[in-house]
Amino acid sequence: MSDIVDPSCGPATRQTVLIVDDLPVNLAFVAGVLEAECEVIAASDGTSALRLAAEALPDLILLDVRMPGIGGFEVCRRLKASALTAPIPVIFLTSLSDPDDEAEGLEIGAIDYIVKPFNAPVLRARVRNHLRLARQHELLERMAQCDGLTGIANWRAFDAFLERQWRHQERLRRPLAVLMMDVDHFKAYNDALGHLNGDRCLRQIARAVADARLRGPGLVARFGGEEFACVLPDIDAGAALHVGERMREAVEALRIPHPASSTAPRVTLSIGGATAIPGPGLDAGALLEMADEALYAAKRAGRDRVVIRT
Ligand SMILES: Nc1nc2c(ncn2[C@@H]2O[C@H](COP(=O)(O)OP(=O)(O)OP(=O)(O)O)[C@@H](O)[C@H]2O)c(=O)[nH]1
Repeated sequence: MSDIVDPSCGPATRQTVLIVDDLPVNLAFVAGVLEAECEVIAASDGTSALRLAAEALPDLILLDVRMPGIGGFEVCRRLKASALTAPIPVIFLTSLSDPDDEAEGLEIGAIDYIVKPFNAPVLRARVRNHLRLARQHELLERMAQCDGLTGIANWRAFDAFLERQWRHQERLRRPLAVLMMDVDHFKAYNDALGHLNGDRCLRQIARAVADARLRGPGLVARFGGEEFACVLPDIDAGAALHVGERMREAVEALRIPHPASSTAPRVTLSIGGATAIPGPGLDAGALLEMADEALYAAKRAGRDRVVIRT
């Protein structure tokens, strides 16, 4: 994910439905029923359905049950067992009308079960409803990752990203850095200029710090209050100091007057960082604690500076 989370649905892009059926005539008929509603992609067996689902990440899958090779129930189980494809809603579209089959299909994770022969307008309406739900679900997911004040990632997104990156770097035996940032004398800023100006200041800082991260993998998030945090994979202590300095300078360059600060006439940022190669005896929480200690060292040393621990 990027640092700036777009909590809107964006322009209403056409959603994609993957239809899976071993009979070309069925694929063509279902595609004809749905083409006014969505983009349609098709697979004629279980193996290509699994591949296409992982590649295209469709918004919905319409899945036949009886197919040569991997059957529809097994395809559904494998889709739900993969973190990548598990969120994609699956509807079985099948000639198996036995309630036991229907119950099994729903129990293994399908969101709906439609028995063939189906009525075209009913199928179209059901697919439309499920696509609307999928869009709402996606919007909620995005909002849950977004900090409401600044529009950058929130602590929840940060935690998930840090855990993922920790495991990834552990496998590669490569370093990971965390930077913790805290606006200096922000209580005094609020007291002197008011909470609304404080909010505006936090928004400006969030943008500046997120932009200063530049390209490559990593994430800047609002950690809470006037604290921000950043995860940077493949970064050693020297490079972490460099990125931290760039972020500190980006806030300095905003030249936001801070009449109540004893550090500088402008708003400044203290940054504490830590780097480690993930391995036994160390977890992501310990790295965060090290960065937090470095932040307090930066505060004690006079603020408006970067301190890195290894
Ligand atoms: N405007 C605004 N203020 C906030 C927000 N979240 C936290 N704060 C304020 O941030 C201030 C943080 O103050 P302290 O933790 O005492 O730290 P500080 O004054 O920045 O001092 P040092 O960190 O020691 O430099 C508090 O006054 C909070 O009310 C917010 O969303 N908006």
